[in-house]
Amino acid sequence: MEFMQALRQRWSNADSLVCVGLDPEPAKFPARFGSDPDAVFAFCRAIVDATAGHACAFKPQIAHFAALGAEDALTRLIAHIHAAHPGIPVILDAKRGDIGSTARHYAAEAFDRYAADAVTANPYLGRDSVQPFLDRADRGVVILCRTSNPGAADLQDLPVQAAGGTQRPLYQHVAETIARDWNGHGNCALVVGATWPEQLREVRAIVGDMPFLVPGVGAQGGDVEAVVRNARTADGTGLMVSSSRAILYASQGDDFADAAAAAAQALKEQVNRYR
Ligand SMILES: O=C(O)c1cc(=O)[nH]c(=O)n1[C@@H]1O[C@H](COP(=O)(O)O)[C@@H](O)[C@H]1O
Repeated sequence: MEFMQALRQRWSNADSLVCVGLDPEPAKFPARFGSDPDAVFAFCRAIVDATAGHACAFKPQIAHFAALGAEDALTRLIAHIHAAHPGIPVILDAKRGDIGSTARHYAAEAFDRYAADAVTANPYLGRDSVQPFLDRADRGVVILCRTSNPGAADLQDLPVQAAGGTQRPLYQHVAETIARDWNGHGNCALVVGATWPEQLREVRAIVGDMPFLVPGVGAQGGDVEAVVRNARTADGTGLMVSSSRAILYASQGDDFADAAAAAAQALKEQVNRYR
């Protein structure tokens, strides 16, 4: 099933706008995983199975696997999600983007090697650097627009000249360019951080109903109510509100999976109160 179709079905069927981020950090795993040589996979699988009922998507972060030499665990984890929880799309968070000939390999990595339904991409190198992802009409391309981190303003807020001669911040130009020129297959989404509610409102006004991936609630302190009120679409969807650490490490005891499920459910219910 196409990424956008799967996401919309999931919003509706699971009544959830919550994306569960999978950012394994073995030092934070419960003690019981200490001697398990396959701890990364076993931990993440337990989280996936516990939280699936509350998730509109899963988002494994590639560096958290690659830094551990755990690419095989990532492959098996995504295969497990597809087999055990069909219909829940997987967004590979890799923030890719490079000259076209290299970007083609990044697209093959995300979509063919890892079988991800969508990938995060960096627009900084321009359209040709994202084209190999855009060309895969059945997959999602989730493009950085206004990121959640404190330094987001350093470059993303720099004023640029708009068509009519007016000035506006670069992230707004990125949003409009993607909505107008890059989204021919309707497979684009934007990353806008939960830590910037005003910018969420501004980007929503520019791009209509395009889905947003919104990281930054939970560990980064984003305000869920402000996110949902400012960035939901008219039908009360349009968001993948993503949380990693606050769900994954809700407990470091033997109840970690139950605690993760409770954290995902609580976020789902909090989001649903305002949409
Ligand atoms: O693309 C992302 O997912 C992303 C974009 C962004 O602007 N901010 C951001 O935090 N992320 C990712 O979202 C996750 C946030 O993790 P938590 O702060 O633990 O919920 C990490 O995997 C980040 O790499």
